[in-house]
Amino acid sequence: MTSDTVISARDLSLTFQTNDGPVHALKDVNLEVQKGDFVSFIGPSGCGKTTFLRVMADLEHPTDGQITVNGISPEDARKARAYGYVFQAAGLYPWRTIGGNIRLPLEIMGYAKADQDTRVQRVLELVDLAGFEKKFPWQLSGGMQQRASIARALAFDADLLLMDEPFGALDEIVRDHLNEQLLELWKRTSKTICFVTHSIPEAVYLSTKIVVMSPRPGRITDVIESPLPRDRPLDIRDTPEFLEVAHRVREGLRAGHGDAV
Ligand SMILES: Nc1ncnc2c1ncn2[C@@H]1O[C@H](COP(=O)(O)OP(=O)(O)OP(=O)(O)O)[C@@H](O)[C@H]1O
Repeated sequence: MTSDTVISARDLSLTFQTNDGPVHALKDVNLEVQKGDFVSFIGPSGCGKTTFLRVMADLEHPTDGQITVNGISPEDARKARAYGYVFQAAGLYPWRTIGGNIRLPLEIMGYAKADQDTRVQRVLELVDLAGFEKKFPWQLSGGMQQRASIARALAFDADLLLMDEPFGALDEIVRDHLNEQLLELWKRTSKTICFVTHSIPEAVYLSTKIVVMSPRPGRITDVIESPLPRDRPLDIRDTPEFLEVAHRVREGLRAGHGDAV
């Protein structure tokens, strides 16, 4: 572990006790995420991707092993507002404007009104939604709503962004566009991003590191350091280098499961 280590998981396990017996959502997971990494977690349903992200966010607690976030416990990291969390659904309050939704965590955290205004404007620009502050969520497309939820997660300047399949419900063209924008945002802000996805092309396009997982018990079967450059136009997806990484991810998924994702 170095001073640039953002996530460090050592022999991390989490077992849920259910009426049907124990569910081994995570088993002996070891992983290091460095500052500025874009890490995707990919694997079939039930392999523990969401659980792992929730452990980082202190929303679930490991039953064994250790994990640190910025060198401290997830609980301390949560209290220090170390991360922003983006959920599968945008989860915007329909009775609040876009600006009001982004402002909400800032209000809760007690930021001064003028500071709130500046931050809302800045993150709206970052996600290309300048001018939409006074609209209500239902007046925006699904992709715009998801961008607003990213803006909300960015509003308090956390260096770590935890994203749980944020674009899963969107059509492919919108998704391509958001992937490009997210990559731009990541390059501009040097955030560390942990990103859950079911899509091999999405994982390969976005990531510096791809974590392949398999279920029952949930574990890591491969960690792929991407050889692709950080500058990635969408058509990089047609290059042999891209296809080779995609192939390795697919092989990893097959080895761990046998079924398609
Ligand atoms: N609160 C809970 N109580 C009991 N079991 C749970 C709980 N949360 C998750 N699980 C189980 O833990 C396992 C891992 O779930 P998790 O949601 O992390 O998987 P996932 O890889 O994110 O799946 P998906 O891709 O479908 O979102 C699953 O078998 C799931 O049923």
